[in-house]
Amino acid sequence: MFESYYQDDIDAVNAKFEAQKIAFAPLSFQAARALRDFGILELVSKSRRKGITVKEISEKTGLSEYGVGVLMEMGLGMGMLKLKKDSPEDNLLYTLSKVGFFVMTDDMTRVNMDFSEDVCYAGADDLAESIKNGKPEGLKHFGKWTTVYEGLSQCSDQFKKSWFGFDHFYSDLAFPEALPIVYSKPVKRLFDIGGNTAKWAIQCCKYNPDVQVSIIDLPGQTAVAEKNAKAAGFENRISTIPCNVLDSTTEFPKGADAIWMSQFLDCFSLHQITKILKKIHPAASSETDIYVLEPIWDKQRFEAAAYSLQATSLYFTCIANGNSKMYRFNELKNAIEDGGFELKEAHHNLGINCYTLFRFRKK
Ligand SMILES: C[S@@+](CC[C@H](N)C(=O)[O-])C[C@H]1O[C@@H](n2cnc3c(N)ncnc32)[C@H](O)[C@@H]1O
Repeated sequence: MFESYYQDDIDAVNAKFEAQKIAFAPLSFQAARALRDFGILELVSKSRRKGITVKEISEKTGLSEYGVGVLMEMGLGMGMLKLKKDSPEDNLLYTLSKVGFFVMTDDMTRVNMDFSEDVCYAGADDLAESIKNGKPEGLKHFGKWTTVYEGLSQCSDQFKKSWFGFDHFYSDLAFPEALPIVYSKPVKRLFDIGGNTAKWAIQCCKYNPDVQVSIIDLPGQTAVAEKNAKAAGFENRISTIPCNVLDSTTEFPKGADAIWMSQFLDCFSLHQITKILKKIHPAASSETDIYVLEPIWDKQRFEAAAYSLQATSLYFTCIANGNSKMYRFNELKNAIEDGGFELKEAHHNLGINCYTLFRFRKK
């Protein structure tokens, strides 16, 4: 855990400032997005140390001086922009700050911002209701589904672009480091539960010439996975099993050397996780390795990453399903062990987003 989680050593003046950042978060978020998407940050960046005025940006973007002015003043307050030293009081010269630089160029920030806007923003207003009702009340803005996963393949292109951009950005970066761990032992048959678009399955086939992968996911996703597997030339090695893992009738087939669940268990409550693992139990032998790849917030190296995960939990609350989240190491481990498994090893810090790869076997 980060030391700052135990210490409250901020002074009152700064604490009050932090409180205002929270109070105005929806507006500052939209201002930051507008500064990015109107290309204002880029223009400020290009002006380098010389700096640039509101008027010049207004001329270059075709936006009103008023509009550019309010955005840039907020950018200054948010620390995304700075003023050039000795810039004339009547004609302020703005430069790009380090924060502005990250908002403009950093992949994680871009992916998180697009996800916040296109997937979470409308439904965030329904967060409190979602908590009261234990349902993702914000999902109604997109369709009449119980969980986002049921409707994912039918959502708008903008929604899907940001959802998949977010999903893939996080787990994909850990895959290359997970592959040598999973294939350090012979794996002829792997089940990828929650295999989504077949990204991992395709990487497995490329990495290991012998493995056969079965993707277990909801029908909307397995249809996409089949298409992608075919396009990658692996239709003979990647098969799909469309099903809802929560249905009482769903049984997992036997015969896997490894069962893989990447960013899958965070779609369920701890109680459901234990139930899923109890279902997997009869399908696994004493030699079957159960791999779980998850971003764990108390195993992050940087507070910014832990913060992103804590915020992502709220997406699960108001959009995804109303009952899951990004887990702490022990709570997830215990829920899986309660399903009849035992943790054998855990690798931390996989990929730049510090994923944890757990390996379990039957008790
Ligand atoms: C966050 S995505 C993870 C995708 C991929 N494994 C990765 O690492 O990027 C979660 C996946 O779990 C699937 N899923 C969620 N609830 C499910 C359910 N009840 N039954 C089957 N699959 C489900 C979703 O359709 C989705 O493909």
